[in-house]
Amino acid sequence: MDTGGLPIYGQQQGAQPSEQAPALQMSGLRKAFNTTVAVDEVQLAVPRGSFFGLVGPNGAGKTTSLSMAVGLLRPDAGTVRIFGVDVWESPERAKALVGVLPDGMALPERLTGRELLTYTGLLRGLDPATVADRANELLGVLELTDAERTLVIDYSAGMRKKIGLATALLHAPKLLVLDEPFEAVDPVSASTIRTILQRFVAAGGAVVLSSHVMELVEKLCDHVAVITRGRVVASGPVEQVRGGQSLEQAFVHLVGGRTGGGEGLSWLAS
Ligand SMILES: Nc1ncnc2c1ncn2[C@@H]1O[C@H](COP(=O)(O)OP(=O)(O)OP(=O)(O)O)[C@@H](O)[C@H]1O
Repeated sequence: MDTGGLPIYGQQQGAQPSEQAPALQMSGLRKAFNTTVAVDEVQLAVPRGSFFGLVGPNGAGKTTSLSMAVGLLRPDAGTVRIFGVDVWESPERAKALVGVLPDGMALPERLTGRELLTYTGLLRGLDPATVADRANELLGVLELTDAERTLVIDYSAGMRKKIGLATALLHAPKLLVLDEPFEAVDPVSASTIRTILQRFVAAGGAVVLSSHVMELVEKLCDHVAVITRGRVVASGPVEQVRGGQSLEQAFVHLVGGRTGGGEGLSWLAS
């Protein structure tokens, strides 16, 4: 078809989900804040149906990478595709495929938990009956039913994580991108969240989560990437990245860390 050289919107490459493309593909991603290069040529492919852990020291670039991956932060260079759909060329299509739990997410705080789910569902284009049914189920499973009429501003940190996760799940995405989903969450709720995520992956979804808890990543994830100083230094199946050691040992080795703390601070408790 001759389009007279004009692009056909919605038909361009990267606008349609592809059958073969990875769940998430970051290529040559780069982001600098003034002179700080936060993310430096990150290449990462998250296979379909995988449970993928992203680990790295504080300030390594995890949040910046994940924010660019889901369309919350514009990269200086590079591309991101979700099931083959370019996040920055076709944001609506890409965002329909992904559920996001950002780190320290700014939630509309003057809404109750129930209202937050209702508005999120309607904004996602779901019909009101479906939103109500799913909200009931999510509030129940995440043990937030008693707090459904409480304003989000009055939620604890763990409750905010849980209502954030509920908003990420509401539209039944194919990919979940979760920045530190277990932070501040009590052990019972953490176990519930783990079960939800495992069921999601068993049903064919893909999960990417960042965490500082190596045991959790080792237990839960089948793939892992280690990022340090804005660069991916290892990526692949957990067994391969561990290389016969614990993930924590491999991590310390890969990021060139030293497990200090035993020296200095002589004034402390003296
Ligand atoms: N908005 C910003 N403005 C300036 N610098 C930023 C901004 N966001 C991140 N940075 C810097 O970019 C680098 C990467 O930060 P990022 O938050 O991505 O790391 P992280 O791996 O998620 O860290 P943590 O594990 O501590 O949460 C850090 O040096 C940080 O100071």
